[in-house]
Amino acid sequence: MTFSADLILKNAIVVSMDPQFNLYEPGAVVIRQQNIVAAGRQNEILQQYSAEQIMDCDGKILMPGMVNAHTHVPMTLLRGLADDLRLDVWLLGYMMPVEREFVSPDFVRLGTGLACAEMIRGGVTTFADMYYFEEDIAVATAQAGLRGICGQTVLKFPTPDAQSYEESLAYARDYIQRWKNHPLIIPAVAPHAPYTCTDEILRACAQLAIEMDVPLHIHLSETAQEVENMRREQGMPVIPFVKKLGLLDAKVIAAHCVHVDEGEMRTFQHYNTGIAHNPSSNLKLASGIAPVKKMLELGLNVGIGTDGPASNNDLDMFEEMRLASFLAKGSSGDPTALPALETLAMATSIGAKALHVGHLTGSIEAGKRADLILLDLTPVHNSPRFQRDPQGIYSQIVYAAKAMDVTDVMVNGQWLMRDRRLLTLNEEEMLREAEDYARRIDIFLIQREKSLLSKLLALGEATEEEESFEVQVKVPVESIAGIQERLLDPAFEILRTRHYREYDVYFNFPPPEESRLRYREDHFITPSGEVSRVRTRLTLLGPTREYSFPQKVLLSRSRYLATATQSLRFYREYFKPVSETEIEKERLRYLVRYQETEFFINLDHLHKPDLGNFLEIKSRTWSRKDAELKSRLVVEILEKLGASPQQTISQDYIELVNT
Ligand SMILES: CSC[C@H]1O[C@@H](n2cnc3c(O)ncnc32)[C@H](O)[C@@H]1O
Ligand SMILES: [Zn+2]
Repeated sequence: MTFSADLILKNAIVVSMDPQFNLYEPGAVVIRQQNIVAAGRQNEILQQYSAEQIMDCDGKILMPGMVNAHTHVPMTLLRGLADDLRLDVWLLGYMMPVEREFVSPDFVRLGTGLACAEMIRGGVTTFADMYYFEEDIAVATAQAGLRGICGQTVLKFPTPDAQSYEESLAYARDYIQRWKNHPLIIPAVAPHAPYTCTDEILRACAQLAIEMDVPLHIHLSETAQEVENMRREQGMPVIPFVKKLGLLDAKVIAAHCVHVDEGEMRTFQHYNTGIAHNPSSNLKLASGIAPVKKMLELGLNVGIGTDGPASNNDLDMFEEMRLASFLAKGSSGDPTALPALETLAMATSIGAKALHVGHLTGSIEAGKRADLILLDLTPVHNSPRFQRDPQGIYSQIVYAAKAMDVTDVMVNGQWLMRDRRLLTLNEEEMLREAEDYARRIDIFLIQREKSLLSKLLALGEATEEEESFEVQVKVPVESIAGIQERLLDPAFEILRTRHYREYDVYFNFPPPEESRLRYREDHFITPSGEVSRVRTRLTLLGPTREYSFPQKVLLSRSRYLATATQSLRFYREYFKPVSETEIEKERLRYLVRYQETEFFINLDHLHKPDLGNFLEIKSRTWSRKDAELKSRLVVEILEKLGASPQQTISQDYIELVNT
């Protein structure tokens, strides 16, 4: 007696990736509706099963579709936009500003369609995504027919799809409820990373994921800087921190995990955390090399991901497998590390477990969904084929085969590609629309790069337009102590005194850019000489001189001011100045009242470069009349403090240094 089925695929080299790593040659696979019913030797299968359709696979490899364990599919539309940058500059300087401007439901649907086309062509049948408007990504993925773990992003700042984290969490909840039982889509929640979320967000996302029993997808320990910052701010590395918040109680998919130690790996083991290793992205962004060999030795489920196509720059899992294996060998000095079979398991069965969908996909086994691909071994780069070692087939797939060898793809029992022809997507139309986006994004970035101000504003930091006018004068002086004594004159009422050590780095730009950027670190010094607080600020200094009164009393203007939330290195890489000038000084700053008018009196000692002592008098002004009055008072103050108005200089410190 034979059992009936819908389809039998025969005359294939069946690479099952089941727990026994069964290989059948010639082999056959039986499919009924969306499921695999059986896999085995062809003669046995044909004796036991009959089907409406029997398809000859012409001796191709029949294997499970690959699992892309971490990506951001709509970023196909940002591929090649900004490369050769460090992660923070790439992300905060380019990706996020462009995303704020362009990402919409239309953008993500198109980007997802393109990504699905690329992934189907490359033999991917399941992917784990994290982006904005994830419900639209789910729609486009389901239309393309791929299996997706689609994670709605949550961040602590406004995103293209939500004004606040509460809004994106509410969106995530509704979206998860609507898609919970879909045959292809597993909805998920995706707090972007600990450094872009608050503790409250991470806790709330974990609770949501646990309550709805869906995966939680997150970037963890991607760069050394992330771990270093976490140690400094929380006194522990990233993994203990997220564990403390209860995050690991959810079904976590942890992307990257480059900088984790053995203790942290054991924590992952305890919580059955899935890991997504992204070799290309980690190398390209110079994030480091994840300790994959050790993780696998500990039995962790480590899948392979491409990361987004803007940080890779493709969705090619063949490339990713080969690189993962070579990287593990090269970095451990052990050529036996991560052999082909284990690497292929990472890209299929282990990858599926890492995404918490191991019961559905990742291998050719009865009861699993029919997510399968056919690989053509005839192209020249795959030949010859040795038969001596049956295991050689894994080397063939991991080290020699390419995405272009994939000829046919089936997901959930439905063909998505036959003989390299896509059945669910119209590539030409999508490519035309993608070009249109590229032109608009080009224009946006060209416009932004035109001025320092627009580049500063694009960072989206709390930037204040502080167009402040000041009357100011500067004069070299012999002794600071002498001036301090004269400040005791009852004509001056001292309202406040401060002591700072100021470390300035000026970014210089070539003409026609007239502006300068100053990165200032203010160290507040207590009377006992200790640093009590450090403040960092970024100031865009416009053309400074508006007018010069007698005695070189200047009316000057400074423009935009932002709290410098990133490092000096970040701003250097983002703004790319042609040169830099460093100035360090000790500053005693007095706020005084003289003739019913307030002035700042700075007593500066410049020690880098060694320019000596200066007296600087400044006062904010708002009208020409007020400025004239103050310019006269400034000259009086100079005289009272024993400085010579004839010796005033009109240059700023930066000009003194640069001339
Ligand atoms: C959370 S949705 C996507 C969000 O993350 C950005 N992104 C893409 N790749 C990475 C990565 O490797 N590390 C950190 N963030 C990444 C992407 O631009 C989106 O804004
Ligand atoms: Zn990512």
